[in-house]
Order: sequence, then C-alpha cells, then structure tokens
Amino acid sequence: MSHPELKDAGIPIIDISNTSPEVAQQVLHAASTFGFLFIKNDGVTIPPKDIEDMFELSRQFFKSPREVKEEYAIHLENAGGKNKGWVAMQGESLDPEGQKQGDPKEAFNIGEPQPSLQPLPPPLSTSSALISRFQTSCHTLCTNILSLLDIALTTPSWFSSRHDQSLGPSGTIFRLLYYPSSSIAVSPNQQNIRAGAHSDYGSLTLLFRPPGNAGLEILKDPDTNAWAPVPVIPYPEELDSPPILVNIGDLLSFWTNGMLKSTVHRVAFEGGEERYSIAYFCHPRDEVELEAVPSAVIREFAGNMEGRMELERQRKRLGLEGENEEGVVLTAKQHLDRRLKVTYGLKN
Ligand SMILES: O=C(O)CCC(=O)C(=O)O
Ligand SMILES: [Fe+2]
Repeated sequence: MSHPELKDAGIPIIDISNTSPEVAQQVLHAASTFGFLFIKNDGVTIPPKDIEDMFELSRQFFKSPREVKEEYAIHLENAGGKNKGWVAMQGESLDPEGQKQGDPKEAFNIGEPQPSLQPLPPPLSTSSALISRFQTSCHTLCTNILSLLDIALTTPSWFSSRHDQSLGPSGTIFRLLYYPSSSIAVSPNQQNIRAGAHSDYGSLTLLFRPPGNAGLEILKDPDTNAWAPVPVIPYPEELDSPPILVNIGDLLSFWTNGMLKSTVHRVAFEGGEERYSIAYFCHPRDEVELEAVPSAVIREFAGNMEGRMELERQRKRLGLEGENEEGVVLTAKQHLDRRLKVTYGLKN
C-alpha cells in the first residue's frame, strides 16, 4: 500500500474577533471538513508572552531531577489523583493497537484550577499564577469557539453551557508535553512516531507549539493512509504571532452525529530534535450526558450516508458498539473513564 505524504494539511486560519454568523459558518466549515482549524491570536485572549513563559516553565520542569517528577507521578493522590501528574517516558500509549511500546515522551497533566490548583512540584509550584491564568485564558477561547458553533448549529448556549466550569467539575486537562531528542528515544523496533495515531477524547483541544517545531501530522485519507503535516505558522508573513491550533475531539463529533470531524493525528520524528508542546483538552462537565443535540442542521446531516458511517466510527471509539450498549447514554465522566483505562492500561 502506498503512503503518500501531502505537503500541507491546508487548515484555514480564522479571525474570530468578530462573532458574526459568517465567522460561525467558517468555524463550522473547517470543523466539519478538516476537524482542525487555526484561530488568529488576537494578542489578548491568550497573550503571546504567556505562551512564551509557559514554554520556558515547561523546559525548566522537564529538566528537573527524575526523583522530583516521580513524587508527582500520574494518578498518585499526592499529584491530585486520577489523570493528574507526571507521565514518564513510554508511560502511555495513544495507539495501543498499533504500537508495541508506549510513546517516547513525557507529560505533566494539570486539572482545572477551581476550587484550587492541584499540588505541583517545583518549578511549576512557584508559577501557579501563570498556570491558572493560562488555563482560564484557554477556557475562554474554547467557550468562544463553542459559542460560534452554537450559532452555526442553531443551538443557543447548548455547547457553551455544558462547558461552564462555574457549574461543576470536568475532566478538562492542561498538559505540558516533552519529546526527548530521537537519539535517546528511538529503538530499533519502534516506528518513527513520537505520539501514536489517535483522536482526542474531549470536546476541543487547543495546541501550542513553538515556531519551527514540526512533527504533527493529520490523517487526510484513511483509505490510502495519507498523512499531511500541520505547520506551526501557516502564512508567516501575514501574522504577528503563531495562530492557535484547535482540534475537534470525539465528543463534539459524537454530539453532531459525525458532522464535526474528530480527525486522527500523530507526532512523527521530523529531524529528531527535542520537542515541546502544550495542549488544553477541554471537556464538558462530568455529569453532562452525551445525548442528542436539538439541532435541525445536525438532524439533516445525520440522515445522509456519510453521517451514518461517521457515527458508527464514533460509537466504536466510545466503546458503544456492543449490542448491550444500544441506546445507552453515557455521562462525560463515564466516557472519559473508559478512554483513560485503555490509554494507561488502568484496571478501574
Ligand atoms: O505534541 C503535539 O503536537 C500533539 C500532541 C497530541 O496530539 C496529544 O497529546 O493529544
Ligand atoms: Fe492529540
């Protein structure tokens, strides 16, 4: 089978500073065509200086001694409990069926800052103000995007209210990622992959990568296995600062009967230098039910063949393909727990 490499994923940059119906349609179009979109950084919602400072903090943290990181290992009570804390090299598999070993990367997961930020190791602990400010900024941007989707899908406040963190806890995770240089990470039986092929579990993901930091690829065509790179700065001459990459996750795809695409992506080696990225995985509140969305736009889409096939794929990803699961409505928390079990090989 051939594995064509496309030059560029062709993901559009959208300026959402004006929340008109036209802009909402642009967001819906990109989300349902690519499953990814770039948002022009307005310089205010997520200040570029905070992005730079977060990367500097992340570099310092991952350089700290292993013993310091181990005390805050993922899922430990000391690190804030399930899905919070430090993930060691090869500590998780994003593509458990396609990979023999875990991903050659480290990560640190931070839950939402309310009612209070989880316990953090140094140097993260001395920058808690920057971290919580960054989380809040990311959440504001996610809410703005969800509100635009509400406009385009004629579902006033439906998506945005389900992500209102003032109403209860959610599985939202702010994650620092570090991929060591490939001379350390590559082993002979490992494919040149830094993060295995996967789709994101939540509603929306915001992705930050420093300029020049290549490696992210999206699956353009599952039939031919064609991957396309996602540039960090698509049209450099037109922008003051890199745009923010947004990835539609499995829940938005499920909720919209597959109209919004939760596109499979991976991180490939690309030169092999060390690599840092930061992700904000936005999830709905824990008790939100994954039920049908009252939208005529979605109902119309669900009737066509493409919609039915996409929904089938989504049910499979959510582990709902079994006969006993027909008609079962999961809560966001139940769904996330199922996905984490597979990623980390947890027993319960
Ligand atoms: O590091 C990246 O650029 C992407 C990572 C990713 O897709 C993820 O952690 O879900
Ligand atoms: Fe991802």
